[in-house]
Amino acid sequence: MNKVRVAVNGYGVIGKRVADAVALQEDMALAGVADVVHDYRLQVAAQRGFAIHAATFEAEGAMRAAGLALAGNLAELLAKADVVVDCTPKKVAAVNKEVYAAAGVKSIFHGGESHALTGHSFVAQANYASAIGRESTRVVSCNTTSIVRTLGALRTAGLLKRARGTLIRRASDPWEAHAEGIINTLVPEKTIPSHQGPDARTVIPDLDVVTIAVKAPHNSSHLHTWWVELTRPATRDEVLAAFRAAPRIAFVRSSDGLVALNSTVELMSDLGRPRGDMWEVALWEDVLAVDGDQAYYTYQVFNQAIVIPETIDAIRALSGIESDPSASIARTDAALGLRHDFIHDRD
Ligand SMILES: NC(=O)c1ccc[n+]([C@@H]2O[C@H](COP(=O)([O-])OP(=O)(O)OC[C@H]3O[C@@H](n4cnc5c(N)ncnc54)[C@H](O)[C@@H]3O)[C@@H](O)[C@H]2O)c1
Repeated sequence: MNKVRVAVNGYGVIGKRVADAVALQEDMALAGVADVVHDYRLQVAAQRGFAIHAATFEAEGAMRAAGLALAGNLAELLAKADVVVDCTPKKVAAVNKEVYAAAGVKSIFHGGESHALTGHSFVAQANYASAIGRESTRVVSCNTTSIVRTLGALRTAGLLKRARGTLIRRASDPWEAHAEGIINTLVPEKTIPSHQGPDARTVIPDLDVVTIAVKAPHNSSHLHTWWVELTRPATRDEVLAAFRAAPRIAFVRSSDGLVALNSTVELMSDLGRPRGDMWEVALWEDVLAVDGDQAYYTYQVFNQAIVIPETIDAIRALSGIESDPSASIARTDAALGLRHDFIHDRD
């Protein structure tokens, strides 16, 4: 079987996880990674045997001077790849699009970029088919991915009329906590709706959704609370069944001691997850309430990892090696080890 050759440009929070996930797929080969720095993250990547490339001419000298054994520059990496996953910071990625196109390499961007950059935004369970064979797509942000997964589940079950959600967002990623973040305050976003609701409509255009977001002084993950009007009166079991039938949503329970964001983070470590990652949306089963045609629920988004399975599926879709969305999702989830339930195994 010909493996899809994948390049990762930008080896940060998302890039390092994409590289690891690609290396786990039997139908993919990691061609290498590129960045502009030579800090501990790149040095560990080199120790692990990843082929490191300088993403810019300016960075190359400093990377070599720091003793990083470079396999080449970005052009040389692209020459060895069929698909590049751009994991550079917001605004940097957009500039790269022409470079990738000129090299004849298909490209995947992330949620820091706008829908307009690619004209296609991706969440596997919602629109895998429309990405097949495209030149580029954008895997939407962590929050938007969770919204599409959960509201998409209710919509597939014919239960979704309209949804209103509040997002309590982490202030920084853990590795940057010394450099940015807020302390002892909450910062409401300046506009309602916040961008995540409208962004979900780049994937499912007819969603009736409004989001309000608040930045909070913690760095472990995001918490969402939702109030959903259903298309008809339903039972709690029907709503739970809709979530259970969808991929990449896992139930957690307060009765198991999973009572806060840090509990679930600890659980991921106890389960031996790489980097303590949670790729699933963790939805509190025993918090979910249904009253006639109104449903209320809370879930956790582990922002550093939730978009990784989607990125792997996006690689399959763009390269065209798998035309069946469910087959790609199943393959990705088996390779990474996703669950529908972390404690009470119903998989
Ligand atoms: N951090 C999250 O939780 C998260 C979640 C979902 C999506 N995203 C999105 O993923 C993308 C990447 O975010 P991140 O959090 O991984 O960023 P990050 O800052 O952790 O990593 C970015 C990496 O890119 C490198 N870089 C900077 N300029 C570069 C260049 N010109 N060429 C190559 N590499 C360069 C940096 O040195 C760094 O290692 C963004 O679009 C972001 O919005 C982030």
